[in-house]
Amino acid sequence: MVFGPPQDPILYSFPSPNNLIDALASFVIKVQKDSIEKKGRFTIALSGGSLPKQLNSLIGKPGLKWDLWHVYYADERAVPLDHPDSNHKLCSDVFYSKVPIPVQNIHPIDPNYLDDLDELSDAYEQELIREFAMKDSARYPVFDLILLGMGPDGHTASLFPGHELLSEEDRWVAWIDDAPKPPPRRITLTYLVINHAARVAFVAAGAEKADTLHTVLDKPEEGLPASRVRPASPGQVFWFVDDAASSKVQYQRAQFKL
Ligand SMILES: O=C(O)[C@H](O)[C@@H](O)[C@H](O)[C@H](O)COP(=O)(O)O
Repeated sequence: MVFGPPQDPILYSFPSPNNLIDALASFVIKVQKDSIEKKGRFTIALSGGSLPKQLNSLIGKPGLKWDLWHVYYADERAVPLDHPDSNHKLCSDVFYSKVPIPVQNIHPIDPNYLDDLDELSDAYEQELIREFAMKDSARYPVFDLILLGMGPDGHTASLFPGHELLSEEDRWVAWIDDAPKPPPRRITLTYLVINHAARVAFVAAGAEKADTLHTVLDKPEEGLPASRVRPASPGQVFWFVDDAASSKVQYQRAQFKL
């Protein structure tokens, strides 16, 4: 694939969190359909925080080919898979337990390496190599869709403001042991992966996100981690937000259509 300069983000703002969640579901279904038509499978990376619950509206919708989903994590906390802080546990509880994604298509971290973050992130990178380098013969993993949240400091995945991981240029998966959001030990996809995705969709709702969203979209030159998500063309970043979160944003809103 030939990559070009990034395109501007597309911002969708909805009157209520429920409208947002419904639109997100339609978007995911459409992306899934297009990906399966093109390549016979759908690769998606999920985040933690409030995001997994937003996928609830997919449950029971027609047109979903769950057996062709291949699910990874944009970031994960270095804790056992059944620990309350685990993103995998959260996704299992609120999402996988309700939809028939084959268990072998869900890719959690390897809990054998929890004591050694270097090995933990290397092992996860190997998972990506198996999915992408071996099946697509690609130089970078090209996720069909990466779903991200945004923290109040502008972090996304486990890429935090001012952290050296923001300039990681070699690894697809990196680790951090001093994350300001607990728990401190985590692994994360790096920009090398995020910025080669076919589509990245941020989901952010609530007035407490308003100041940060304004900075991320209207002042990208400040370089907050969420602003640095700029997938190389033909990749595209989308923002799915509610009007409370976008209340201070001047950036142009787009009409949501599929
Ligand atoms: O596992 C994590 O901690 C995340 O992946 C993190 O990047 C999260 O997405 C944001 O902090 C937003 O969290 P909320 O959606 O809960 O605001």
